[in-house]
Amino acid sequence: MAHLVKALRDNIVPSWPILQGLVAVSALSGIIYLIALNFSSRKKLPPGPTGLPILGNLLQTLKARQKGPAGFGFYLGDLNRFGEMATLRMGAKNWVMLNSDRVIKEIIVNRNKITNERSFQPIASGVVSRWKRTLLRPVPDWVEGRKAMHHLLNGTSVKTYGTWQEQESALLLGAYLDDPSKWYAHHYRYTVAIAFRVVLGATLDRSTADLEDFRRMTTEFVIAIGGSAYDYFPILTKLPRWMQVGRKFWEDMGEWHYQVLRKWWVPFMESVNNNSAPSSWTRDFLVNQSPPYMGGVEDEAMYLALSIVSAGSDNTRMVLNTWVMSAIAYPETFLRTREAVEKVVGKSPTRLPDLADLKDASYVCAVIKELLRWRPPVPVVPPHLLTEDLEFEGFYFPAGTEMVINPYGVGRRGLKDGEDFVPERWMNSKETNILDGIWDMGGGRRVCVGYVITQQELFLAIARISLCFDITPTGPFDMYELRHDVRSEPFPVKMTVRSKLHEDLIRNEKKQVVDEIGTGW
Ligand code: HEM
Repeated sequence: MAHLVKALRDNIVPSWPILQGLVAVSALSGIIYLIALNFSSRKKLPPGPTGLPILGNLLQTLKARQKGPAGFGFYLGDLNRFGEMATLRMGAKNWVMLNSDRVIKEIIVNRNKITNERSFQPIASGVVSRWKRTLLRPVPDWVEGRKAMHHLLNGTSVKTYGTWQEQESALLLGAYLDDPSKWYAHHYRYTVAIAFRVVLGATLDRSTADLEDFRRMTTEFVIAIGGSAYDYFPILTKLPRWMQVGRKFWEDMGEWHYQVLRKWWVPFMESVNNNSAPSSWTRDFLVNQSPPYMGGVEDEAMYLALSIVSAGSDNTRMVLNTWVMSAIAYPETFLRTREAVEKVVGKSPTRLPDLADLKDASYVCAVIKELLRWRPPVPVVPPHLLTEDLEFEGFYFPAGTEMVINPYGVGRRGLKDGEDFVPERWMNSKETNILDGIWDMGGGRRVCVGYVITQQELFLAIARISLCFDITPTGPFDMYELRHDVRSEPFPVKMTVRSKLHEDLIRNEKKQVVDEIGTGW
């Protein structure tokens, strides 16, 4: 098994969980009664694709998931043919895929009291996350952390973070200048540096190897969500341990994640204990508050703080890489983005765009929304579990049904040109509202806490890079092959600074930042 875990770490192998699921599921006939359960409820649920006995649509969905934006995106978008809602029978669970803005508002937002619970996932939430990752926690364990996060990411503090984001984006441009071939790695350092500073108050001082481990941990966690047969048939976890085929794989993963988190957390706690840690939400609120967060259990604070860093860095990094793909696939759109920025800062710029320009350069905001629509970084929002029976528009959803926001479905609904990258479709005076018409960041009480930060950091990176650099492909590429899980360059791109003027501007800005914060990257 160890070599399989290593194989996964070295070169993420998404098919392994499926194989493991097949073995476990085919070994167990005792779950037949679940089929009857599903068939009886299915009659009252919205229609959906035909599935297999026992497994329902599980295999076809997981197979599609392996295929990335081309396969999974198409599969999820195609669910629109069943209407605004489509049912997928995922083993013992029923997923109702929400394919339109309207039904998401009705079910997830307007009925949030009964749709904010999480599905029981003994592997992704339990074994891999020790029941402590906020994203998947059941409501009783989740509420305290959610309240705490509001202190971190409320309106006033987000303004402070804007200054840090401007500083880090100047360092990002500097890294583009110094080592353009590592553009994708710079994206990740940029997004982690921001989340790290927001959460732990310090500038990022981690090695490339540490960053790589952290990124892999996040990627593995994302794969674990909905990646294990046990999460679709939780009853299997009641079997004797020796019968739980493949469980060790997830246990090893959970243990490794814990070790990665400790490696990031221990130096922070040492700095708290020797009074050298700068003021931060984690130091002042999670660790030193009275009464202490979660009774002072250190792992609670560690998982909450570093879950925010993990959630806050990986999705935004993926969006930045997707933007680079859009720049080479749609060069004329890239140039329009640059024009929108130059309208604000001038063609011979004397300054970089900053957050005060967000409204004036609102085309960049439309680009961000289109990126989220075109290639949702979270193709399936973790299911929101219904806690009471619900009758809605002629359908009957029993408690326990899982309501799933389908960003691909919403983003392609009713569009003939849904596969094209067209930011103009968002220029409707609401383009600066990142949540309007976009459901990538979920909704209701579980909505992503980091959406303002997300918009700000994407705005700064996109506006500044498009102003200062040309982006050209250096080989063949496929606009569906984003390869978010690889360590090397995901697709062949050359970044070239546009002129000496742009280079001087960047060097100047970078120097100012380094003088201000005493460090750079
Ligand atoms: C493109 C960027 C991002 C995407 C697509 C994204 C997506 C999501 C989604 C889908 C959820 C679950 C929502 C639901 O269940 O309805 C979520 C939750 C969360 N996000 Fe984000 N996110 C992004 C950026 C960020 C950033 C920048 C941060 C923090 C700095 C962040 C922190 C979190 C946290 C902590 C949660 C869990 C909230 C909770 O447990 O209540 N995310 N995000």
